[in-house]
Amino acid sequence: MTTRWVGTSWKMTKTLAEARDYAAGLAEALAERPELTRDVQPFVIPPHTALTTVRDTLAQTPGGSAVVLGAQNAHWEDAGAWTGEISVPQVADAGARLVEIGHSERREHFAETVQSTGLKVRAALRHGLLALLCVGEPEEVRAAGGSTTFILDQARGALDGLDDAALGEVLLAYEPIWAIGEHGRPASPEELAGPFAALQEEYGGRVRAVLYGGSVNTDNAAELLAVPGVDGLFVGRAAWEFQGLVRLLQIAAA
Ligand SMILES: O=C(CO)COP(=O)(O)O
Repeated sequence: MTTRWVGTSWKMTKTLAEARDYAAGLAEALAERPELTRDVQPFVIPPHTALTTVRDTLAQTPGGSAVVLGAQNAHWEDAGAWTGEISVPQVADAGARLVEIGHSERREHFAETVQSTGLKVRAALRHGLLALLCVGEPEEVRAAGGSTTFILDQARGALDGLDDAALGEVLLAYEPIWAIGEHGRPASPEELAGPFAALQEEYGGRVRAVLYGGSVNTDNAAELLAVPGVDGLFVGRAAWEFQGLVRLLQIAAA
């Protein structure tokens, strides 16, 4: 069985105390149940403020070394006059081994483009971090039958020009915008078939994994993981308590 990746971005949630409790609880659960991570790679992507807290808690708690720690964003330059931004060397210094790039919330509200996502992927790889590139189409594009073209344009725009060694350090997440968050509805297995076939045709065996994200929960995780080409799950709300992530790891490990 190839390794499934199952993880969560906390988005803009959690105090340091909450981050510490989550990381400790998760690590303890994984120490007690090593079978959960035999074929599954858990990852947690806290806000930047909590990176070092999560790093230290995972390092100090048995089981914590099984978790890949990520950052939700990083700038493409290594340092300089970019007020409010944080660079890849900085998030790496704080413990991140992965950088999430191009989530639809960042594309919509913070003007991420294929250009900036491409620069950020290269910055992550330049510093030896994994790049988790998110792609996904809005509802009107899906309704018009354009999902596959739209997401391939996003992926190619950021990844074209990378050789196979570089692509091996990239994970892709297909997160249709209409499926994400409180007002989203999870994609059905039928709706995922085309996009995952297209992403796997172009990037299968070259990128580390291709994940699905958007309203994943313990009720739908198994059927989503069963869609051909889905190598893992990228989860928001359903994994914002560590027990939720543990339950999803259990489903992926089954
Ligand atoms: O955006 C997501 C993960 O990046 C998914 O969020 P939800 O699981 O809360 O829909």
